[in-house]
Amino acid sequence: MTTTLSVNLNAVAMLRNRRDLPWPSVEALGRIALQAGASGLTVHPRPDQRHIRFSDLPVLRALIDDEFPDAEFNIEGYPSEDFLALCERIQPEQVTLVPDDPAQATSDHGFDFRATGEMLKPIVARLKKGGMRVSLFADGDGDVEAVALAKATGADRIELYTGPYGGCFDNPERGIEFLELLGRTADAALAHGLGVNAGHDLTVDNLPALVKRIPALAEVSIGHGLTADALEYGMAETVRRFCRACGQTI
Ligand SMILES: CC(=O)[C@@H](O)[C@H](O)COP(=O)(O)O
Ligand SMILES: NCC(=O)COP(=O)(O)O
Repeated sequence: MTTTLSVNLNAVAMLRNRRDLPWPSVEALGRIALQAGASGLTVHPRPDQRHIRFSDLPVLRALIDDEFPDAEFNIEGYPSEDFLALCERIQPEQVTLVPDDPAQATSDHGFDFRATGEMLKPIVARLKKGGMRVSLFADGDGDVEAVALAKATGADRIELYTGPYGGCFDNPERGIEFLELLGRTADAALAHGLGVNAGHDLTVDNLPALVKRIPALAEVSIGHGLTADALEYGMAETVRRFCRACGQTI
């Protein structure tokens, strides 16, 4: 199975928002990423619009529809009524629900499915009825009972929160421990028929071991580390490097 790369444009938007000017352009950088081999674009609009703005979404939807009809749009966020209505308007191929508080600096945990599984069921059903694939942000902590509860929501996939693994860039032994927990979580999800995505703090250096441990990994969404590399190598070369780190021959 090929692990696909969805480029998260949040960090590009954050740079743009430093000034009241339209650059760097999320549309232009998204286009370069898709031309270079990315399979999709991800955005995580937060209620305060501190990076991706709601007005960016129709622009990126049109970019994919008009120029890259095989690519996928993935919108991430907390399932508030506003967020659900936004997804219904924009019609991304995939919605990734995350349990983020609006005040949170960035995503730092998956859903507690014991507490929120019942709340998620009608939300997942609503999005799927609207034609969108639904993925749920999940801790990769090896909790196989939690994975069963994620499956019971009706979701199509989980997205493993890889932050703790990504944070081990200077402690490879600890990284191997987190990798095994991610792997066990993925094994349980796959056994339940859930697809598995992953994201947060992934890099060209930590991706190959993740893909090796989880060969059925469907998609990674990457923003922070990818944007950092794009400043150094350019967006097109960076996307090619990340695709190769996913195991793609590109
Ligand atoms: C769910 C997830 O891990 C990503 O959305 C990540 O949190 C990027 O969001 P920020 O760019 O706001 O940090
Ligand atoms: N879903 C994770 C994502 O989109 C990007 O996270 P990061 O690479 O910005 O940490």
